[in-house]
Amino acid sequence: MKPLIQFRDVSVTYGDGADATLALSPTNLSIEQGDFIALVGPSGCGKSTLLKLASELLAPSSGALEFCGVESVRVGMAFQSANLLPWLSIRKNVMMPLKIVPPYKAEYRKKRYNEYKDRVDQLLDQVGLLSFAEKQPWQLSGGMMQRANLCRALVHEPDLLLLDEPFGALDQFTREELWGTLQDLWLSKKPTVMLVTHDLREAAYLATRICVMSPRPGRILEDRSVSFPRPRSLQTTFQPEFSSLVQELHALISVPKKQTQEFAR
Ligand SMILES: Nc1ncnc2c1ncn2[C@@H]1O[C@H](COP(=O)(O)OP(=O)(O)OP(=O)(O)O)[C@@H](O)[C@H]1O
Repeated sequence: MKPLIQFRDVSVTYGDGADATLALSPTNLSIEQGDFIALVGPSGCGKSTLLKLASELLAPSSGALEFCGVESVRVGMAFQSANLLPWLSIRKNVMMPLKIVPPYKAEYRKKRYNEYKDRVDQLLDQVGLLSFAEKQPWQLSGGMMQRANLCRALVHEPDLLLLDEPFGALDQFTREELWGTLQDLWLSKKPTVMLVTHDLREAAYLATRICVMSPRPGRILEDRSVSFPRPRSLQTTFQPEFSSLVQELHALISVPKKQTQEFAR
């Protein structure tokens, strides 16, 4: 696998002068195509900042990001709030990126009733929402809206899927159900994923690699491969190896600030 993105000594400082906040210490990270990277760490350590850098919505204050092997990286995003457009049906919400993202948008008028509709319906079917395609967002539960949100993030076949706490507002049962949905989508489409989460079980269930960050100014303390066989299931989470991994991650994140700074040097 070749790297899709390389962060080379990338740092981020927000604001300037007396208001300057060093959010991210110089960071090196190489993300391979098809990786599923979970970013975990204490609140305010710079996880979302790393996502913003990868989306190119934010430029580094120093260092550089290299996007390798593709001319331009197509990005899909999903956040904690599904933000579906309330006046559009679920099908039309999911179709939205095909209307605005090149090269799809050039053929939107021609293909929206056939090829694009079929593509959307196939995704909706995969996440169990096909019979809700004509419903409005307010007619769906929170978990169903997040399923639609994942479909919308993937419909234009992004190279890179950026997920910032997508299940953070859901109850535990729905969240665990959606881990399975997201894993199925990832296994079938194999986008490169960067997931920010506070839930260490979620990270261990979904990721191929877990990057543990130090408190602000964030840096990557540990870059851990996760090799539990796929497809993972809730049974996987009951295995002793899974619990040990979660405990180790927890211990790394809970280390007192002074000690993590020593550790990161
Ligand atoms: N636009 C901004 N202006 C000033 N400071 C910012 C800005 N965005 C983020 N920060 C600061 O940078 C640091 C890192 O923020 P970031 O949102 O990346 O952290 P995070 O790890 O995603 O946090 P959380 O887990 O709480 O969502 C925080 O201390 C935050 O206050």
